[in-house]
Amino acid sequence: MSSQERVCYYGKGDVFVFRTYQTPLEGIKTIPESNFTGRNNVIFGMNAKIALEGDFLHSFTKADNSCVVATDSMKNFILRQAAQYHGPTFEGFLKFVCNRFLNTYPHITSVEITADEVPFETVQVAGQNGLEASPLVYRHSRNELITTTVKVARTEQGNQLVKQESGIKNLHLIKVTGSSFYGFIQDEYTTLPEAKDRPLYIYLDIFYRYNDKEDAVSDNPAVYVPAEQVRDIAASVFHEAETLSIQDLIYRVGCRVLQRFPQLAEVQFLSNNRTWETIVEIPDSEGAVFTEPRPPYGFQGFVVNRQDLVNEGLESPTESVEA
Ligand SMILES: O=c1[nH]c(=O)c2[nH]c(=O)[nH]c2[nH]1
Repeated sequence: MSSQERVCYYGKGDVFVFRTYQTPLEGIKTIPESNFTGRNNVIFGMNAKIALEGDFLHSFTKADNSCVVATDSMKNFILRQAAQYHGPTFEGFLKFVCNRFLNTYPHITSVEITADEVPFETVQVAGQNGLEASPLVYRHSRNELITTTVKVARTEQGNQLVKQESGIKNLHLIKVTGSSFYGFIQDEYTTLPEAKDRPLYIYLDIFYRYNDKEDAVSDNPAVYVPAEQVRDIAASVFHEAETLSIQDLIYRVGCRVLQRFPQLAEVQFLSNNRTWETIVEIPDSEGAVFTEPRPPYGFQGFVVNRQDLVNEGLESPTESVEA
């Protein structure tokens, strides 16, 4: 087996990149579920993880470091490229860095980078006409974050984008009333009571893939899908729907995301059930007292694709093929 066929990679994680005054993301299409119109990119912050594949076999088997790009150098390389990239998206930046690696080091065969946004929110400060968003001070957000992965491989036809996905991680949503879970198997193992109304708290990671990977990295706002709009669709659908389970909810969210974005091929969900435990039901009141659930926690994984829209009568088969 040649070194090309053998799994052989190494890289660096927790590469923090903070680029200020990056080109803003503008010209995004608006959707009814979201007031997101763009990113000012005053802080373009991410935690990146890079992995290189290539002819590194002898670095493992013969202690030969002559082909080794030190992982410390990888970190420096990524940081320096952040000054050279002038587009508005994480996706575009990662593709830019991957290409620069392949063009700099001929023995590297592919570069994969995943970047998790380090999110900062605007803060309101006293201005001339009341409160206004400070253009200078930002608050580190502990909420959900954008994530994206790009892999570029060297091929006979040149560098090719071979993997791309974007998404939103750690989205935590609670719906205090209007969710149920009943009708599940009742047997000698069942102790969970059926719930006609439960305070459904979910942790969600949502990933999406384009029909044409190039649309994700092209920095063209007309075809770019902002993770913030996907996040807002999830919240809107949760609000609107009387859901029968988390499975039901994520399927509905996936269908809506694909309806809004014909340029997407599929939406993947990883969900976690954190439904609050009821402690006190308060008589003659809508309110109750809850606490965090105890482990273990249930989870779901599902991919919704365009065929689901056809099956639901939300898209014609021909539209689906064209998309
Ligand atoms: O939405 C849910 N789906 C399940 O599959 C499940 N299982 C469970 O115990 N609670 C829930 N909730």
